[in-house]
Amino acid sequence: MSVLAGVRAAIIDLDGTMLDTIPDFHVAINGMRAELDLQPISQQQIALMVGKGSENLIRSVLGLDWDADRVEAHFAQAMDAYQRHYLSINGQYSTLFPQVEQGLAALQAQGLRLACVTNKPISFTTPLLKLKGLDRYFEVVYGGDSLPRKKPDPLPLQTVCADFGLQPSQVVAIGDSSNDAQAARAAGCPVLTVPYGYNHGESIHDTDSDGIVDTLLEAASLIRSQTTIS
Ligand SMILES: O=C(O)COP(=O)(O)O
Ligand SMILES: [Mg+2]
Repeated sequence: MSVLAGVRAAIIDLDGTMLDTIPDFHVAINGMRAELDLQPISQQQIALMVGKGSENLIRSVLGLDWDADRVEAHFAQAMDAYQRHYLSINGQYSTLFPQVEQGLAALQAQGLRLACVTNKPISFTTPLLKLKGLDRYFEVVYGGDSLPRKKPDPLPLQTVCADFGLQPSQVVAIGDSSNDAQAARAAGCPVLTVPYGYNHGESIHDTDSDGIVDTLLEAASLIRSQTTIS
């Protein structure tokens, strides 16, 4: 029997799965770097560092130029500047990946309950989902700082399962990175991955998942073809 057979809900990742947010990160990070007298960096460099939340991102970005002690000495100032820049442009440069809305609508029409779990701070996430018209699909949204631990820890996924009153085997996680897959494996949730996002420079084929789907709409079709519950 397919691991998707009993699925009743889906947990969808945000950056790299629903939205191409690298252009937003690019503007915010280079705004922060300019304040610290650092040269701009490229979108390609940033895409390798996104996925493990803001603290990790800022440490990685500063670590391109500075040793660990200097990074820590400037961390608070850099984080403050980064958040200020990000919130001032949040969503203005980011775009939906193909068939995201169609995929969410199809999942919902199939009777699945939907949650968004991202490592992005919740203060960035809530206005971004609203701006892009995606907030209406989600009953539950957790950011990277909503709970004591973020992905790849299983806690956010386990929390959604508890919120929905479902077993982990009934809740599929869909994401673009090994963080999503590791969190899902640790929680006992089935997991599907998309190949177009940001996987720390690694091929998605090297990530342990229950399937790779080209779009969220394809995820919806796959789940529909495998579920035994109507
Ligand atoms: O902001 C990040 O670090 C990545 O966020 P994600 O979990 O939505 O991919
Ligand atoms: Mg992601």
